[in-house]
Amino acid sequence: MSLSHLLVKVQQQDGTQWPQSNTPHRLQSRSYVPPPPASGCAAPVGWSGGVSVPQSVGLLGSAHFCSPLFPLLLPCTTRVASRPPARPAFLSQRQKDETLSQGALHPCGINMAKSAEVKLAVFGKAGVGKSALVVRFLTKRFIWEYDPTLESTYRHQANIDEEVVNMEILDTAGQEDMLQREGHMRWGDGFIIVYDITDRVSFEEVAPLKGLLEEVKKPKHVTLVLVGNKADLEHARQVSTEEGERLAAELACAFYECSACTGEGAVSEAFHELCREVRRRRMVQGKARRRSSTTHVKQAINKMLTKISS
Ligand SMILES: Nc1nc2c(ncn2[C@@H]2O[C@H](COP(=O)(O)OP(=O)(O)OP(=O)(O)O)[C@@H](O)[C@H]2O)c(=O)[nH]1
Repeated sequence: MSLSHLLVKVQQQDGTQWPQSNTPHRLQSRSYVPPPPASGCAAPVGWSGGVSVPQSVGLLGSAHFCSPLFPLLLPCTTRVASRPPARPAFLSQRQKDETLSQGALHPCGINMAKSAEVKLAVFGKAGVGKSALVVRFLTKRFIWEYDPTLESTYRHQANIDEEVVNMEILDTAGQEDMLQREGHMRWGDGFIIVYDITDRVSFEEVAPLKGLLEEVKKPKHVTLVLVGNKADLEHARQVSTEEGERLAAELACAFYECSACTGEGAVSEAFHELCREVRRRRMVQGKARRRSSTTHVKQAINKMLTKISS
């Protein structure tokens, strides 16, 4: 999904539309020709239009109230501008004070003091369905039509393996320039690379993206999940499941084939697994750091003892 000046259509589960009263400005949208929808992805009967997100209203501060996705993203998800605020939105002053003094309290009532922060960035060729996947994960709904993404960031809180995880999810633009891309790669803790199973070129772009990630994150290990999207378009498939699995094995990452459209193939699991992997890696790195500082202390003590005894 794109930023504020994009035309967005959301297929709500109940088939209703967002009220037009939410759409003070109708905006010009660049043309985008979506792939032919599979039968499972047909628009609901009576579906006739979408809502526009007004560009004139910025997305910083309280502007997320204007997003058509805003009601969908409550209570645990907030949409923010290109850089997320330091604290989650929707806090009252009292809550803000408590957050500052105790490091606790999320609008969902979950204690944030014991929660982990994970920054996830989604990459892939333009049109592979990055935004659709993010929105499917956050809202369990599917976006039908929109323009190419500029860049969107979402905050989302989830309970993964009985631990609270605060995610910041960056939906990157398929057409971003190299400078932006490298910046986003530096920003992220974990990455989802998406390709479209009906578009071989998008699959061929995965390995170079991983290569760039490794260059940018050097010497850190790149925490990654590979997703083959649009699994509902079996009739137009250009990349087999086996090829996806082989590539994931080469890249040493988890692999999911799924459809943002129908929801098949564990979209949420891909995001959750990435969070788990980020946390595992942090634990390993933390232990390694502790081990190396213990080794330093031991070496210093040994040196002192040698000096004293000589
Ligand atoms: N049939 C089908 N269509 C999909 C699926 N996911 C996305 N699409 C469609 O593919 C088109 C592109 O989806 P986006 O989510 O905008 O792709 P993107 O990767 O974010 O594109 P950029 O913002 O240009 O980088 C849209 O028309 C979507 O409706 C899917 O799982 N199945």
